[in-house]
Amino acid sequence: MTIADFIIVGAGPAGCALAAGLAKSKHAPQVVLIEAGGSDPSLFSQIPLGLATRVPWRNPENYAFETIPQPGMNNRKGYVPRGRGLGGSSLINAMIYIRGQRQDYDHWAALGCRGWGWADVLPFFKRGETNSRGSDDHHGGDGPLRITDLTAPGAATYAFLEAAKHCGFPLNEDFNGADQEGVGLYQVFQHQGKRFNAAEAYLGAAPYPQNLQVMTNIEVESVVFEQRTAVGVKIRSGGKETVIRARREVILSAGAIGSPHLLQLSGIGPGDALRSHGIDVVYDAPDVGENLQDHVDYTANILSRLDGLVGYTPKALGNIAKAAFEYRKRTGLLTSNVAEAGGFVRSRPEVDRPDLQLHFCIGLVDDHARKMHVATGYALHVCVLRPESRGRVSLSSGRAGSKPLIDPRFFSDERDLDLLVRGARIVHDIVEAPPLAGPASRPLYPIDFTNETQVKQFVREHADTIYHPVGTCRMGGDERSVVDPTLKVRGVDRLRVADASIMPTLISGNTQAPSAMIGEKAAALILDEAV
Ligand SMILES: Cc1cc2nc3c(=O)[nH]c(=O)nc-3n(C[C@H](O)[C@H](O)[C@H](O)COP(=O)(O)OP(=O)(O)OC[C@H]3O[C@@H](n4cnc5c(N)ncnc54)[C@H](O)[C@@H]3O)c2cc1C
Repeated sequence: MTIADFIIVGAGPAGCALAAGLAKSKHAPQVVLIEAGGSDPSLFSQIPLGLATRVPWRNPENYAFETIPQPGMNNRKGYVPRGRGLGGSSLINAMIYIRGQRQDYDHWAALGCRGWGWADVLPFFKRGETNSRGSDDHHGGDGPLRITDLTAPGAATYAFLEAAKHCGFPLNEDFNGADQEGVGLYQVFQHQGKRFNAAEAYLGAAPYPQNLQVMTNIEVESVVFEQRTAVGVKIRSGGKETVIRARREVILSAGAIGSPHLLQLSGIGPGDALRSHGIDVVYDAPDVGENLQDHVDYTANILSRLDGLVGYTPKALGNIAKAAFEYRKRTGLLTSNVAEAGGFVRSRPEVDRPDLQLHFCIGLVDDHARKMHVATGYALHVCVLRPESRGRVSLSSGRAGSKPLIDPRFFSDERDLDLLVRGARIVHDIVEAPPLAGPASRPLYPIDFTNETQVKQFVREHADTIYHPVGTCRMGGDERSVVDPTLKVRGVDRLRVADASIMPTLISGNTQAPSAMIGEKAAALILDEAV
């Protein structure tokens, strides 16, 4: 039986940041980090453009969950890719580095999350980062996460920026600087033309420090309690059940889907629902799994022959083959993160800050690129930055290893649909503007934008997530919240959650950097108590 001071479950950006923060501290506690997936990223994960092969389908690095049928999306099931392995979703994500807006965090503080306002979290963002542009008031210069500009953005990406400018959107060279608003190229989690996943950033290569044990290909089945005190976790290894014990704490960093699922399987969640699956209730916590929020997204897919686009044509596939030679110098098309540019825009002039985000992708992304076309083209995405709809992650069964039920309840609040329809109109204006528009450019699915009913219907029929679920183990100052502002799970002892699931509300942007920040801050909170 293994015994450690701290057991961390899940090695995504949050879990890796937390494990490193604890293990490398001067107290040097014994830390065990347990990850369901493998230790070595595949070549498709390391080569940035390889994400086009990792995201659309189930593979060892992608759980590829789906949602239950969504009434707001004409009863379609949504797709929920989630990363698996050391690095978590940073193994398969689009590498875009965004922190969100300062108001997002000040809102958390106003909701009762003391210590989580912008002034509190900014130092953690800065110290997490080494930006290739150097350090300044907004950026760090010697943190574990390597942030760079893209090596070789394509011509089509610049055409998008021109078209957006033509529509009146200002250029922004730094979305994580003084102001988020505008359009521009994204900075990415890359180093020397390769994806720089969170495990590389925080843990480095094995061998790890002697006080950090990293266990891979092991799924934690449940947290083990003595009365209401978490004393360890149950795993299955080689068909045998084993308990790993924690002297100090167990911390769940299994992500916005994994953490609430594991809590429920361990007896913490809505009592009646747990009992109906044969689970003994340790603590009746009705909000576990509730409050699921995600960036609901609409995609305009445009067939186009602009330079720099990828697709399934002989010429485009030939370009990828050529790019393999260039990649030996760590440049060219293979270093693309697909979503090379984008921006943060207001749906209407009277809103006080951007409420929509754009992602410009250098290939068609029809149904998460699961529908393939013999053509080249691009995809211009728009998503609702601060959705009003709230969903849930719940149990499909009480069996360890069973899949969770994921119900984002997209468009259950009609305001999200109205906002996304406004976004679709903005996207339509941009693709119709020069130099994107042209004779060789046409929508894959034409719609009549003068017909509001048709636009709404189209959005319902095609919208889905852009992969940022959060909120299912909500942090708050109120008694119903799942964790308190020190990330301790209410109602039990020696158990915390530290990952994207604790966000009370979704931040305005991509969620990897904020998740890593949560892991770093969790380490600081735990170490503060150790002194
Ligand atoms: C396709 C895609 C594209 C994205 N693009 C971007 C982007 O460009 N920029 C950005 O900022 N964000 C992006 N994101 C979101 C970002 O990657 C996530 O928000 C972030 O990784 C969340 O970190 P986390 O630590 O909370 O959880 P995760 O990264 O989800 O990690 C959780 C880990 O826990 C493990 N785990 C779960 N259950 C168990 C268990 N029972 N036992 C052991 N281990 C377990 C999982 O295998 C996984 O490795 C994207 C996500 C996806 C899926």
